[in-house]
Amino acid sequence: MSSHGPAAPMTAHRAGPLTGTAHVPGDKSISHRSLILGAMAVGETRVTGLLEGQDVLDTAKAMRAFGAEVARDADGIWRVHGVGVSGFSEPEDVIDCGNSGTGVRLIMGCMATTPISATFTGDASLRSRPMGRITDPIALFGARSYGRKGGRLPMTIVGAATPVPVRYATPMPSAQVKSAVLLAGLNAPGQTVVIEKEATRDHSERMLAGFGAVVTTEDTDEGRVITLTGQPELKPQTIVVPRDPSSAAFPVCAALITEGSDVLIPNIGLNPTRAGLFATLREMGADLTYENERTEGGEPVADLRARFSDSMQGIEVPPERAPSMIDEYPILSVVAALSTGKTVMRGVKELRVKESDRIDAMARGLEACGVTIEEDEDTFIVHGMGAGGVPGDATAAARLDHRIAMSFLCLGMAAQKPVTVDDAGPIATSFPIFVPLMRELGARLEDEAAR
Ligand SMILES: O=C(O)C1=C[C@@H](OP(=O)(O)O)[C@@H](O)[C@H](O)C1
Ligand SMILES: C=C(OP(=O)(O)O)C(=O)O
Repeated sequence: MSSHGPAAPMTAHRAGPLTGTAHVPGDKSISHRSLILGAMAVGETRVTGLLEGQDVLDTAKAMRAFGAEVARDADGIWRVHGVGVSGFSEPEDVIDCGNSGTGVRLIMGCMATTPISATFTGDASLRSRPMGRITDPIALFGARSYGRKGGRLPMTIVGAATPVPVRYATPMPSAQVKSAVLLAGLNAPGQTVVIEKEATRDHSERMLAGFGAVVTTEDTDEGRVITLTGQPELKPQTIVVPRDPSSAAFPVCAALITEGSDVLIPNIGLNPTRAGLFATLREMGADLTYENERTEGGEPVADLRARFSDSMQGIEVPPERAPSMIDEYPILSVVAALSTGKTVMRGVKELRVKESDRIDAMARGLEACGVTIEEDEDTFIVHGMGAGGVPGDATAAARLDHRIAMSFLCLGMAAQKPVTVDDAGPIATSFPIFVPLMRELGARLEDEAAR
């Protein structure tokens, strides 16, 4: 899907307490990987709890285009009949990854070492995002790429007919780049090695091991060194996808900033490479507890309980924590605006190449709502106005970015006057039930088009 139809403006009004239980959908990162590795295994993988958001549905469609069978049962279980690590067939048409950076980058990786070509595109947001970070490492395997200026989509990848294994140090902290290299390494003979200076989310490594690949991780002076032995036969798996901490972040933060709230968010994946926001919120003084901590399917899981916290303090977020909360800075900046003192976020320039330039999108929207901010290329500082202290009364541009849209709707729940987002449509990419779920908790979200 290259566009999602007409803009759907939505307004959030100051809400009464948010209360109850919020069952958020499955993890987006794990959902993409379940479909992709399922397609590269031999036999049938079953996936329960898959995120049925547009990003993941676009990956399902892409896997079908490469020859895997992907189907959803009436009971919501997804079945993927895989074709093996070298079994992809050439797609007959352009692969449209919609809004999804993860989808397009991982899929480019997994087809880069097979002797086929594929052309990729996406929506206006995805077509503006850099793909050189993938085409550089896959060129080392022998793949060629032909894209628009600046390494943008649409882009054709010609896979390597006789791939060689690669040793690659990622130039930026990116699980997408790491994963693309590992997926390409699956069909190269010998050992492919990825070195990352800062640890990023490790779902690919965990899941590759689960599918039977030989993959090792070692922490060294160079950083984290991940070694994969190529050309395994991946064994199909039964996967239960944990619920997404990046989606849980929205009801958690909405409850923390909205007076009187008390919300339970069960079964949230708390892989340490993902849980940086929750650690940060607790350091700010949030009343956020982990209940019923356990391990499920190799991933740590807990129920989160978030209660209104009227004395949160701004902090300096440790820059080395950024990879473990990279998608959570927009909603953190909303919490920061309703805390006292400054929240300083450094080492965050990757935010500039997400679905939108997230520093600019949050900065302009927060300013319109009466909040003072400071920014440079790699830094974002929010001056808190205290609980209940943000005027609101503004419209923020969502810029085809689900996390920007959800962040400003959460701000509207706690601001003095309503906050409108010009388009809530992009929310469907990662959290299609966000609006009904938040309304069920007590949020006042008004669909402007319906008025
Ligand atoms: O690997 C993944 O599933 C993801 C990695 C992150 O991107 P980068 O690798 O670009 O940091 C993150 O922002 C994205 O939402 C999901
Ligand atoms: C950055 C994100 O996703 P992607 O890169 O997959 O588009 C996100 O979900 O916040």
